[in-house]
Amino acid sequence: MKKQSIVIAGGGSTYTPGIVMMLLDNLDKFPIATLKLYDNDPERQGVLAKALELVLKEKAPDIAFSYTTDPREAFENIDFCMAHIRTGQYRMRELDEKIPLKYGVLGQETCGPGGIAYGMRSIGDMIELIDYMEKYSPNAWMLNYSNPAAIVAEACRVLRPKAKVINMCDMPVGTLRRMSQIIHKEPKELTVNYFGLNHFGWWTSVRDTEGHEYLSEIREYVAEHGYLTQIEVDTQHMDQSWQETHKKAKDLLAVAPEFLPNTYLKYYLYPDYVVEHANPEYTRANEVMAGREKQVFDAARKIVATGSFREGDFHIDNHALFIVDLARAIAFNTGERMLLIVENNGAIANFRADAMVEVPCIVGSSGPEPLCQGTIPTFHRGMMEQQVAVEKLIVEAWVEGSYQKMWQALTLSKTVPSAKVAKELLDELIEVNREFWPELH
Ligand SMILES: NC(=O)c1ccc[n+]([C@@H]2O[C@H](COP(=O)([O-])OP(=O)(O)OC[C@H]3O[C@@H](n4cnc5c(N)ncnc54)[C@H](O)[C@@H]3O)[C@@H](O)[C@H]2O)c1
Ligand SMILES: O=P(O)(O)OC[C@H]1O[C@H](O[C@H]2[C@H](O)[C@@H](O)[C@@H](O)O[C@@H]2CO)[C@H](O)[C@@H](O)[C@@H]1O
Ligand SMILES: [Mn+2]
Repeated sequence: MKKQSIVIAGGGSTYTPGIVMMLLDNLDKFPIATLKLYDNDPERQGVLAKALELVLKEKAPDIAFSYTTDPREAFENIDFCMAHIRTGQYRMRELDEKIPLKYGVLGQETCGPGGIAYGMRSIGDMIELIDYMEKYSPNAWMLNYSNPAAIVAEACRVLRPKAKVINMCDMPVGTLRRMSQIIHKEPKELTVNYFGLNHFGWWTSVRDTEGHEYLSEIREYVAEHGYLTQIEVDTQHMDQSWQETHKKAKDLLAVAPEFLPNTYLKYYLYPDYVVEHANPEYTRANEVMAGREKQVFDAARKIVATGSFREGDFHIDNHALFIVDLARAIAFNTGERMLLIVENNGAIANFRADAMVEVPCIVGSSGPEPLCQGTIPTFHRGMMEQQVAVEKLIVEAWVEGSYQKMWQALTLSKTVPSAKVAKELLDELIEVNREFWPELH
């Protein structure tokens, strides 16, 4: 097996240690020659990198490990870029979440006006990363988690259509893990059908290795409990706000009971409920800064201060497993079936061909091959038509510097009540995002 060379872009991400630990756990299936971290914030990355340097010295001294803010050093001689950057960091996420609430609109990382603002920030930085990769390692693949993945994926389709970039989301594998708990199976024993946009989709089938269909059984459970399970399935997402989101899935199912909903649909189907239950002074960004960010960075500082590492200092989960499985599928042509964000081109038969959709794909060394999901019902299609138009308008607005299209995108979002509110929101979002957005005219 050829040893792989990897750069993690967004080296200072709270998810970097988990991915590195997962890579170390999989060296027999995915051997590594070089591992680099790349970030544009040297202090933030440095804290995690110094700790990971110690971990690697102890657990895998043969891997050449380095960290840098220099694009050439980072992107030269790599097979994969695993990207998870956050343009504007948590400071801007907090504004994305709090500004809409001032107008009675929900504030969320990837949905509604917050997601739209974040999308406008992410596009330029993501295109820059792709260009570095194509310049310094033209044969490499980028596996991208950076959000908002739906808007980033559409920007890649429009601006870099030939680039070897795969946009991905861990939500479906996270929820599948919960489903597997409900029916007492292992996630890897289950095969699903699914259609939608990123953070906006439905499972139409969940089968085991013998072909037994569990959709009805899971639906019965979700109708009562949502995806809330008794077992701790994901230590990073046991916060109260996530528990409520998993529980709320029962109300999503009530609206369209034939398929199992992605939990993010709560922002589109129950925006009033989300606003009523929000605390405008303390949003998810605050919860993450006080929770995951603090835990990960405290653990890193402790490792560096004591010079020693204990198993469990950094934890690994299905988020890390999913990206490592994807890299293995490409490097070693495993043909694994995975949900990825790809251009529709008929995979959802009665939906526009040029939409970036999330569907099951078979992944091998030439990338993902989408599996046809057939036709979808009017309700789901109507919702998706509206949301995909929002995502397309944002990318058009970014490319053209169009104020009008941004206003249209916000107006069209199911989370925003009127063109008037959309305009007020847009004007404030422009003010706080001047450093990151293209100028709109
Ligand atoms: N697709 C998914 O399902 C999924 C799942 C989890 C996280 N994410 C995304 O992963 C990203 C990281 O999340 P986090 O909570 O760990 O954020 P974080 O702020 O801890 O980490 C992001 C890092 O990216 C760096 N960065 C910002 N702009 C950069 C640039 N242009 N070049 C290089 N580095 C840059 C920041 O300095 C920071 O260190 C976010 O975009 C988040 O939404 C996606
Ligand atoms: O609010 P955050 O920063 O804690 O998380 C936001 C991300 O949430 C999703 O990913 C979750 C997933 O839903 C859960 O099941 C588990 O696997 O952890 C994931 C995060 O690691 C979502 O898919 C991401 O796009 C969000 O960024
Ligand atoms: Mn996601």
